[in-house]
Amino acid sequence: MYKEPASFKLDIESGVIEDSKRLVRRLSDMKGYFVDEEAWKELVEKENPVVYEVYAVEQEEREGDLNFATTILYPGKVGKEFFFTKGHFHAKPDRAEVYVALKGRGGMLLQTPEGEARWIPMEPGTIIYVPPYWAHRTVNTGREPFIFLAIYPADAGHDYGTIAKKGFSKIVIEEDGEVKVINNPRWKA
Ligand SMILES: O=C(CO)[C@@H](O)[C@H](O)[C@H](O)COP(=O)(O)O
Ligand SMILES: [Fe+2]
Repeated sequence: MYKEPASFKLDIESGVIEDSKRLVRRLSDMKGYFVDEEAWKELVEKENPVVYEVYAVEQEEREGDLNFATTILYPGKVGKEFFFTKGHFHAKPDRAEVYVALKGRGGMLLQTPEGEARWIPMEPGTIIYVPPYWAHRTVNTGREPFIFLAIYPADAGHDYGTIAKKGFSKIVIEEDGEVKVINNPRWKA
């Protein structure tokens, strides 16, 4: 009736959690996500890099229980746009989440269902509270892997559909050697 308490080993340098479930997202898995589709196609054909890896420890989808996962988001760009995670609402949209940045540099785009966006920079030690109802995507704005831990309700689930179709209302680019958060030219409210 009681679950057995458990501990896990996180390698802070690599972001890998031992005995977890590994998921790999390559650039080819992200068709339609980046603004510059020509640059996306070229890079997919050239090297199809791994954009991010996730190491997750997940329970059955039950209210009250918790999952956690590290993400290793690699440095890179498609055109001017920095590499990012797909981004999602939770399938149960009122489920919140906590992110803890461990290594590298980046940030989080958050967005309401109405398309109002926020950008929060992240560096090692940054803790982000993702409130209920906000979609979230992380972006690597640095030159080394950006690694963070996320803790989320076991019954949160993922709803990728809306973001896959519409994206975020803001994008994060490098221009004149600077990180800029600008309006997404393809955004339709
Ligand atoms: O927010 C969560 C879980 O709710 C993170 O563990 C992400 O799942 C991970 O950073 C990959 O990003 P996505 O591909 O899921 O957007
Ligand atoms: Fe999430």
